[in-house]
Amino acid sequence: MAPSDQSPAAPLRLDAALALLHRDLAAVAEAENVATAQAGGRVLAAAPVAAVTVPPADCAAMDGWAVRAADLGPDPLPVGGRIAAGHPLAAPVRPGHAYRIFTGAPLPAGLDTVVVQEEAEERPGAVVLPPSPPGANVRRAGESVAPGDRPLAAGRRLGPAELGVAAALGLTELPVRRRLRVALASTGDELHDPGPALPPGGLYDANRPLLRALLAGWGAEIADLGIIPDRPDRLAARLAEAAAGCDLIVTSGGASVGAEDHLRGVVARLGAVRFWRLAIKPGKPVLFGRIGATPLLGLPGNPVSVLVGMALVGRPVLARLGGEDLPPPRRFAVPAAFALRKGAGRREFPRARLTADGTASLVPNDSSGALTAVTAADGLLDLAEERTEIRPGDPVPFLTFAELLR
Ligand SMILES: Nc1nc2c(c(=O)[nH]1)N[C@H]1C(S)=C(S)[C@@H](COP(=O)(O)OP(=O)(O)OC[C@H]3O[C@@H](n4cnc5c(N)ncnc54)[C@H](O)[C@@H]3O)O[C@H]1N2
Ligand code: MOO
Repeated sequence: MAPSDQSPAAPLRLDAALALLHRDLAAVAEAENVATAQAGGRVLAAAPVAAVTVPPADCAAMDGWAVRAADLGPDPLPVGGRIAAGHPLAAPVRPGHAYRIFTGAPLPAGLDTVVVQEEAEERPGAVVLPPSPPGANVRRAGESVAPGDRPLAAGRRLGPAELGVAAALGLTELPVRRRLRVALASTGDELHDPGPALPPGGLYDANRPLLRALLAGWGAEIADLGIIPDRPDRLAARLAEAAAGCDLIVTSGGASVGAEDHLRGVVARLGAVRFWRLAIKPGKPVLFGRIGATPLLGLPGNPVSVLVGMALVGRPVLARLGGEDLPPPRRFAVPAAFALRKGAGRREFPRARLTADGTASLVPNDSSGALTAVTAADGLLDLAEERTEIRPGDPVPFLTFAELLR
């Protein structure tokens, strides 16, 4: 195969890279039916249609007294009976009576209002209630879900609330996409798995555990390729072998311009490089391409660049392949608690903390190698390419880790 490096000479803007990924990639994960109880973290392949009504009938939203609003006046109302959740009134309602009712209990025909018990004055066999607008404290039948509703859209990832909705619909199974299979490798002669003492010049591999946790949290199945040494032949052999059995390859290290950075050459030889280097910091040497038909994301070696590159580029790649509808992360405008200058032409994502006074502050030691700085941060600032100066008080867009890494 002829070497194929289609990457532009200059670093690509992040927006352009994301648009390219969107065009290049499509969902590869087929649909399957999975028990609702096992479907957490999966992506819905189709929108389930509700066959039920929730609540199933008009019902009390509070503990109190069910009445017809028109009957309310200064005189005590005789008590007609008692209605609890799961126990609808058996007999017809007696006109002019008040019924003891509890939250969630169905409101019988003929009554239209619930007066909360705190406002009631009980007498033997009767109750005095204040005036109340008709319909007060009543939840309407079908207010949450009506038959035919599609409360969960296709492409939605199933979190706790979505699983609760699915269960409320009575669904025991859900159509979901199968998990993506992601092959994961670290590259570098200096790297070792945690455990044994390090040889001189050695470094423990921080990136695979970090990436494994992110990928698992995003619902992927991981094929661990381990640590690959800085040898193009070994790298090529491992990547070619991995490509046959997975949906995506993710590597870290060896993505830059040094003599020991072999990834780009290997990808160009075994497939194609679609982009290499983004106009961002951290994460500039990010590479995207294919080994055969299998997409590959090559992240830089620096652990912070790995985290940021994975959040900004990797997450959208996984969403696309996995059929997930992923909105771009929200950018909250927060006043800066700091002054900063940056070069034009590069989009920068400094790690930052939200402070109790509602400002954003930078974290100390914010280098691309300092993962510890990330543990002190709540998210990333998003400083646009054209921006060159931030003064204290200036609004800066803030991306939360809660959303980026979710
Ligand atoms: N002359 C230039 N040098 C560099 C450039 C450049 O444009 N011109 N870019 C710099 C930038 S930006 C980054 S980011 C790094 C990333 O380069 P690589 O992807 O080739 O990464 P490595 O050289 O393999 O490693 C960088 C750094 O990270 C450590 N590392 C690597 N893997 C791991 C791991 N799994 N766990 C922990 N730490 C890891 C590695 O030991 C290095 O210290 O290149 C700059 N250079
Ligand atoms: O782009 Mo590098 O990721 O600054 O360290």
